[in-house]
Amino acid sequence: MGLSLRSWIANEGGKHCILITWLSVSAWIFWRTFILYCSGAEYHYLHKMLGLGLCISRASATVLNLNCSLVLLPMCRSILTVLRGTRQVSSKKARRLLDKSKTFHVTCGVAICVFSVVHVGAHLVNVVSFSVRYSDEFPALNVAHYRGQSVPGITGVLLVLVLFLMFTASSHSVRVGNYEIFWYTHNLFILFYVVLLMHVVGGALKYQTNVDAHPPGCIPANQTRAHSDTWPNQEVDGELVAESREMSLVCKEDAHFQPHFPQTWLWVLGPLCLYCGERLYRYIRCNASVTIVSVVRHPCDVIEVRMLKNSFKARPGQVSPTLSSAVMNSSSCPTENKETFGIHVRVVGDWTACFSELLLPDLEHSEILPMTNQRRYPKLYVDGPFGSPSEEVFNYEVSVCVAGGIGVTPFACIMHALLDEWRRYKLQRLYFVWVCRELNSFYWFAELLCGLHRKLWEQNRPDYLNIRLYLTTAQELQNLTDEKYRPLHSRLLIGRPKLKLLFEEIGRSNQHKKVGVFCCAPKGVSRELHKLCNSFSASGTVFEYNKESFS
Ligand SMILES: NC(=O)C1=CN([C@@H]2O[C@H](COP(=O)(O)OP(=O)(O)OC[C@H]3O[C@@H](n4cnc5c(N)ncnc54)[C@H](OP(=O)(O)O)[C@@H]3O)[C@@H](O)[C@H]2O)C=CC1
Ligand code: HEM
Repeated sequence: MGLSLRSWIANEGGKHCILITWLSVSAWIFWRTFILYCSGAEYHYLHKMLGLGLCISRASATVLNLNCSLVLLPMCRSILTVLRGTRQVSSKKARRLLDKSKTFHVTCGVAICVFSVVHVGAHLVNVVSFSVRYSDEFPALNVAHYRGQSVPGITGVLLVLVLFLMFTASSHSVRVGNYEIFWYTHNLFILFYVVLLMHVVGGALKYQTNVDAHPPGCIPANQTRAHSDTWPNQEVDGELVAESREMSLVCKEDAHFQPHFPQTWLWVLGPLCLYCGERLYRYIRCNASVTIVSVVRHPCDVIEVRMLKNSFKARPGQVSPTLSSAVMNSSSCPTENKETFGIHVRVVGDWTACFSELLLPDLEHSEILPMTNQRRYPKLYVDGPFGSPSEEVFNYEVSVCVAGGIGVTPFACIMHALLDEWRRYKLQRLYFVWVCRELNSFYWFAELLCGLHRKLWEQNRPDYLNIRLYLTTAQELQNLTDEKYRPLHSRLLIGRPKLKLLFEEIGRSNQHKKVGVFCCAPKGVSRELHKLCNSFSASGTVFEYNKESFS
């Protein structure tokens, strides 16, 4: 299948428009600042002293200002969640763009790191220039106290250190392997901003305040014309000296220099206050611990925790970063009929192992106790809920949900909502593909799937839900033993799904329609799905790709 322009625009258009705008703005402010410092009259003497190092350090600093303010905005999750749910963001396109907020954050973060390297490199050259080109003529311009002195910037060194820690701990392998390290190191961002705001009040680089009374390169009043032939910077500034002589430019006063008002404050303060306000709101909102109603151990090291929290409301599909740092997807949301909500946690690392140990210390299987007779569970705090791509499943006539292993949880939440009431949504047909390594994994939600299947058959909509379960490690056909799971028997297939064939089939039965594709699965699956969504479809169907990301 080749690339289809229509599909590509539907999937990548908005994202690339934002990227191009961001790149253009960054390039423009870099270039504008570069030119200003290279040829601006007020920087003439400073430029003579520092050369290209001045232009590059200042231009990169402006790009850093822009990105240090932008990087926080996509992380104002509560504000984005509110925006997502309001009429202001009424188009699906805009909501899908909001789902790319994490990608935009990472792009700005990487830009901060790259431009920091450029900035630091240029300033290292400046430190040497300040030292070896110590100006006896304009002492106010110097940072060094004497020729040969190198002055290191403490705040600059600290910033580099914090950024290095944040950058290394943000790598994909750390995020996947040890989320806690990423999370706690990432919270150094507040130290980063404090030091950044201190960094810019240093005022090492000064501009000339009196270019009218002292045009750059003018001849000092106390020097004769003959004397001015030996102008110390004649070679560097030959043109200017010749010109000033021609125009008989004589300095009316000595050059005065002054540090800039730190512009970083203007760039950063708004987003920083907004983000801190949002964190404070989130802190207050999640401050009341939840009541754990039940903890159930499922096959394949999965535990289900059902909870209750006053006035906790979530739209199906939303995510809740739960308990200190772990981000999880609710597997069921509170509804009108049921106030509790649940999460399914797969025990894969030290954090989840510890979590499971605290909740189910010595019990083999499950524990569901009456509220009045509850065990003493550890206190659990839930942050969120926050917007997520899965919310859009209901807003297409046809949606395809592809889950891998525990990635099924956001879709389980969707199924719960459909089980509650499926008629209220635009959705008319849901393809549900679930790929697992072990047969037992299907038991996590087998009851839910059968319940929804039964309800739809009873209400005369057997075509509404199309379930396909794939078991990848088995060689021969196996099945869920329990008779109550009979509807799933014929829907269980062996091996990995043939996604291309599936797309062709869906395309044939939904010609010229827009189909929403939702993925919460390992990278290999999501990559293949993304490619298929951008591919040409003979049936004229456009597949819009949406991805749930947890790292
Ligand atoms: N919702 C949530 O709360 C959370 C969701 N997740 C998400 O869930 C995903 C799945 O996690 P996990 O349970 O560990 O998944 P698994 O590693 O157990 O993989 C699930 C299935 O996907 C199959 N698979 C892997 N690659 C491909 C491929 N290229 N094509 C077809 N099938 C493939 C595997 O088949 P095979 O046996 O052949 O490899 C396996 O059967 C994670 O990647 C993450 O994105 C993670 C944490 C929390
Ligand atoms: C080096 C590149 C960076 C990468 C790869 C990166 C990655 C991430 C990711 C993946 C998240 C989301 C965490 C989650 O949802 O679980 C995040 C959150 C965040 N990052 Fe970054 N980041 C980077 C740089 C930065 C920088 C430079 C700053 C600020 C100085 C910053 C500040 C934040 C903040 C404030 C959050 C939000 C935490 C929250 O409220 O949940 N990041 N980052």
